[in-house]
Amino acid sequence: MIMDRLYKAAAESPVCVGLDTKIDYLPACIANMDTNDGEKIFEFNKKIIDATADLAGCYKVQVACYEALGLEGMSAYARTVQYARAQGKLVIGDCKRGDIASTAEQYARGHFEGDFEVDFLTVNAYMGYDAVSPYLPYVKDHDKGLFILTHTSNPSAKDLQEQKLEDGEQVFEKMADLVEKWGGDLVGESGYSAVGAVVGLTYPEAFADIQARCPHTFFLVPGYGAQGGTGKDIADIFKRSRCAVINSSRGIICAHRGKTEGPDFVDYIRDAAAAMKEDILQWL
Ligand SMILES: O=c1ccn([C@@H]2O[C@H](COP(=O)(O)O)[C@@H](O)[C@H]2O)c(=O)[nH]1
Repeated sequence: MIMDRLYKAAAESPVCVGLDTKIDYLPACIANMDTNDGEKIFEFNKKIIDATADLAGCYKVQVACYEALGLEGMSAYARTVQYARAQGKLVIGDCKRGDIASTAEQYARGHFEGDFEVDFLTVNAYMGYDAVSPYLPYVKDHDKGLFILTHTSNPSAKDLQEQKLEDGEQVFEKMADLVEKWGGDLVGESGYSAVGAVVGLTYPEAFADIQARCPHTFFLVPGYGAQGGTGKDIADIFKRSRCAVINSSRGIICAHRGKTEGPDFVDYIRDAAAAMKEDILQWL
């Protein structure tokens, strides 16, 4: 089962390397290559994957960065997810899709089959169950997994997600309960279900609350590094259970900026991934 695989990978390294690659991030040795932007982005990502494969529990590829470059960008997205998976790594497509069922069916097909096939997809389920149900046949029959936005890491997350409902519960708490319920019959040997939750590291109290409500839910946790989350914040989560992969994108893939424009850029990126792993594991 896919979440069992991620659980095992996360036990080796909870670091999820975020490939949010933008043209500005490319060192001159790649930016000056005589080819199109999509090729350059893929070249950068490939070198990062090669340099970090033994340090990363998984990769998260942020589709927005590729969509922004049109067809060349989406070709780089496809090649990146295919390359990482061919190296035996688990890949999360961070697409945050959310729509009515007939449309969600097409998103599911687009991201769990064909050129853009990933192992996990992030889904925005604030439209309710029918925005999630079209993915479940892939989860049940094709060993795919989901990460559902539950409490996001951004400052404005509280505008809606922390609003109190009539019964006194907060909106994100309802979502957490739904995620745990939707994964109820999809729990693997690890004790975690194939329906995971995205919860930001930047809201420690909400995290503790969600963790208590969701004993079978595995977490994708953004917010480390560039957004201010620290190893100590992760330690608090892991003291309760080793139930998460922790994403860092800019904190890793921009580590070379201002230091080198040459092929040694990967050394800085590898060092940043290694430092993050050490920062997390030192508390265990
Ligand atoms: O609540 C959320 C959900 C997703 N993200 C995504 O994670 C990365 C974070 O990048 P950093 O550079 O490490 O800040 C990015 O792809 C976001 O879209 C999130 O930050 N918060």
